[in-house]
Amino acid sequence: MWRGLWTLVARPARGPRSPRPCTRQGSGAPAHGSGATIFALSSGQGRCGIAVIRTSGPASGQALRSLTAPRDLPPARKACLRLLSDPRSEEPLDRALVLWFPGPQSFTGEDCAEFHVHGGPAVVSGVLQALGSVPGLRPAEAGEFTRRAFAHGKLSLTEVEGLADLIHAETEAQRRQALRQLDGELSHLCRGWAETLTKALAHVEAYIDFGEDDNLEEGVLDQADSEVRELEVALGAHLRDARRGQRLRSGAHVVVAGPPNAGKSSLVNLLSRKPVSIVSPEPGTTRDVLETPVDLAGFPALLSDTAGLREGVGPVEQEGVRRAQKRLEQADLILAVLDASDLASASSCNFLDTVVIPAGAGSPNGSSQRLLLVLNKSDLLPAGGPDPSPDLPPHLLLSCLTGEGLDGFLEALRKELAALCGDPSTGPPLLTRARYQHHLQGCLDALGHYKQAKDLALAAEALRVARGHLTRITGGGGTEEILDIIFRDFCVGK
Ligand SMILES: Nc1nc2c(ncn2[C@@H]2O[C@H](COP(=O)(O)OP(=O)(O)OP(=O)(O)O)[C@@H](O)[C@H]2O)c(=O)[nH]1
Ligand SMILES: [K+]
Ligand SMILES: [Mg+2]
Repeated sequence: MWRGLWTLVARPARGPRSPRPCTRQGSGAPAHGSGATIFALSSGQGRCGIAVIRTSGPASGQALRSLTAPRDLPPARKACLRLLSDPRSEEPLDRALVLWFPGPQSFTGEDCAEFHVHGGPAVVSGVLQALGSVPGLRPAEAGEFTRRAFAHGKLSLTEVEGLADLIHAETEAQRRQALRQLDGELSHLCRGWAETLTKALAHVEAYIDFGEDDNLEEGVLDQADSEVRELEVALGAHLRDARRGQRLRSGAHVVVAGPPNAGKSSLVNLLSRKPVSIVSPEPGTTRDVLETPVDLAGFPALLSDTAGLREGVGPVEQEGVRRAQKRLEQADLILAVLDASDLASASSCNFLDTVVIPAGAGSPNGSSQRLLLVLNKSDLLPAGGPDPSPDLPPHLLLSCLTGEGLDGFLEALRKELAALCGDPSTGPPLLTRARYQHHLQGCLDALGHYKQAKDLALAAEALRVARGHLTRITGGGGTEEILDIIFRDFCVGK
């Protein structure tokens, strides 16, 4: 899966939200933060060139001084070369770069220190043990640095989730999306909407309090109504796109289907750049659904190879065909493969009639299912000859054997996936998690209650509920239980 190995993200400390100058530094500086000071290896495990160990909490300055004794703290946010030694034995541990980030201008908002040491396991464990011996320091739990950043208002919850996604991102589109979310686009949007509701609520409350007064501005309720209407339109537009963001986060379902021997497995192997499926000249080679996560033109996808669709076969292959059909129903995108040199065969015609043409006409249940028709084995057609099948629906010619037509096919695939997953470089912020969708829908429902409310007290309450949903997206109020779930996604040291 692309939610795979930890990637080393040595991220510079985030600047402050408000341009509050911070001049504290040097050994006389008061410690920033409260409670325990945590430390952890923040880069990946194992032998590597450089390993980054960091601390966060009020004893960070003390930790830096203890290991670099008798030196003073380095200037804030400037890398300095120091000899590290164990404060108990004074045994030298490493010559390392150290950084001092006095709070609140640090990633967590607390005093933080970083040790960029040589990545050998003995160096790393020596420094970790030395830190453990400094009073007030303890090893960090998973996600604890980020949790502290959230607690100190350095990151909103959507930004925390963007950071988690960035660490997990395995395709270009996922990285772009995560970076935008980490930059606060989604939280900005939600905060703007919440402000609109605060305004509308103020209008309704003003009317409740002073409605009888003559000097209340006329039309305050109309104003609230129109603000709610505008918000409803905006929320509706985002919710319509909700599936796209979730596909971008967890992968679009792309199913390769077609008659036996069309080259479906050859295409799957070509796209995944590894021998996922057995390829052979024997029709009916693939029997089961074989699923593999791949990066398709920069987008994450779950690619499924399926059994060739045909009738009148033995029970095992029949079961394979049944599974293939079931998988087709769940597909976000079907890659329909035909053998270009065998278009007149019964199985090709049957596949065209039952899968390709119905998809083109829009599926009966109204859910849009996209399909790319690929005529494989173009190398078997006479070179430079006319299109073998001008009457077919729009299609692409490809040869899995020679690679001819692959660029055009990948470009078509990229367009389909961009439509399915949303374009993270240009479009509006995507709703990559079910949580966002849930709260936006909750907000929209509450706005519906506002419109139907029989009295103003109920209307005001509906607006409060609606606003509550928006603030919960960015991490305000009543989110303790989901915090545990979200931070569990992080590793120790992040
Ligand atoms: N000439 C030529 N042969 C191809 C091409 N692609 C696949 N083949 C051959 O076609 C045969 C069938 O390929 P597969 O990939 O197993 O086809 P499939 O659709 O997965 O077959 P089933 O799983 O049996 O339904 C193999 O012998 C492949 O080498 C191509 O582009 N050109
Ligand atoms: K085959
Ligand atoms: Mg196959």
